[in-house]
Amino acid sequence: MNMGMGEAAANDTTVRVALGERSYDVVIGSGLVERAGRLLAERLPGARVVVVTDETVAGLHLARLENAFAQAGVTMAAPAVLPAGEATKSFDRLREVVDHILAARLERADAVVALGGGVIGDLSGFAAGIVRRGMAFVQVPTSLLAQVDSSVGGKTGINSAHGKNLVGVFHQPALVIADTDILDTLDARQFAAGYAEVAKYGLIDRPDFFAWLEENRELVFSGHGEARARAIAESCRAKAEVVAADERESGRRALLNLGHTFGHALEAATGYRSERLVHGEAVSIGMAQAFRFSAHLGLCESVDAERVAAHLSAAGLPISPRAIAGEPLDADMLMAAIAQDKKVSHGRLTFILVRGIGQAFIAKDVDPVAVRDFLRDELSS
Ligand SMILES: NC(=O)c1ccc[n+]([C@@H]2O[C@H](COP(=O)([O-])OP(=O)(O)OC[C@H]3O[C@@H](n4cnc5c(N)ncnc54)[C@H](O)[C@@H]3O)[C@@H](O)[C@H]2O)c1
Ligand SMILES: O=C(O)C(=O)C[C@@H](O)[C@H](O)[C@H](O)COP(=O)(O)O
Ligand SMILES: [Zn+2]
Repeated sequence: MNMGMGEAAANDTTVRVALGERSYDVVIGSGLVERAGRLLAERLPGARVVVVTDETVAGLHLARLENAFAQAGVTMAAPAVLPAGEATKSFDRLREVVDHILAARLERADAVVALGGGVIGDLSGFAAGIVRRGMAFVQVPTSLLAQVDSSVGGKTGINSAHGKNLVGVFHQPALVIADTDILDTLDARQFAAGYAEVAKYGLIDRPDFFAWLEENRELVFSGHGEARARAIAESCRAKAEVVAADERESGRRALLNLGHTFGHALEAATGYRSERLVHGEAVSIGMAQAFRFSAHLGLCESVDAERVAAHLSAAGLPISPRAIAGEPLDADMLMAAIAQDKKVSHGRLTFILVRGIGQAFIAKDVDPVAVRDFLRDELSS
């Protein structure tokens, strides 16, 4: 049968994020960039688009996406191409993207299209959320991390010297197009970083998924067979379920922050310098720390913390803050960033802690002295 370019192919997986009138599909599959124009035009008929991307991704994939849009009759403004890396999630780059969209005279129903990893998705989603008080937004995630996590759920934003993701809005995309072939050009370090967020879903509340990852990690990394696509789809389903239940993180969504209180502090303390530490690596260290801290508090067995660390290490991920290259980190500096965490309430710290693998829970009013002492030990031993 001759399949129309906009129709879902038989082996695509579509995950629905159920949010009433703001519901949308995450389409996962092979060859989707070539079908992106039709997929977009079906959801947003008549919309003009501006693609926001980074220099690395532009060199590899922008022409193919533009071609797909042209073939589907989607009108494009000139793309905004930004430097790659975490430092791009800044006020200066936000202003640049906002001005670019306005100069192109895109209207509210026109679409900002993020072609890139989580940095481009978070930044351009924020711009889409504030220009004309909210424009349409489409994610074409190109990193593993963006396909399994950042493109889904509508958290957008930028970093501040005070802490990670401290400025932003919730702004859901209208569509997510995750072409699994695009991961073939991702380097090993970035693939491993994305894998940390995949493992996170198992560690939060899917112990069977974590056990499956322990068995299938090498296949997920090699891309042979179905394992990689299955891991991406399972991750998107896990995230979509949580987002649908608690879009704005009034409760359960905070579980998706497992490893992030420590991890975000590490990113802030290293100045958001991707050459030292990228988000997925920070999350890996943070999750290993959340398990060690939980074991230290007597909440979980040390053997679980060791199992998690062994799995993340085998995936090529760091599991200790001492693994971060460059000048040594300081516990007080990390505590200053932790005090700015968005989960802080009435000045009290909230952490995602664990009773075991797949048994994460929200711990409120965690003793800051215990955290600081734990961090001092972690940085010195
Ligand atoms: N909004 C959310 O829910 C959410 C969730 C998780 C992470 N995040 C954010 O996402 C960011 C991290 O995302 P990331 O890991 O994708 O980082 P990133 O966007 O910096 O991408 C990683 C690197 O890979 C390159 N790259 C991306 N796709 C490529 C491809 N197909 N081929 C070759 N190179 C490619 C990029 O140019 C970049 O250098 C962080 O800022 C983090 O805070 C947000
Ligand atoms: O979507 C969420 O909710 C998450 O917590 C996913 C995280 O992986 C992601 O890094 C997110 O940006 C962190 O959110 P924040 O609110 O702690 O900035
Ligand atoms: Zn994350």
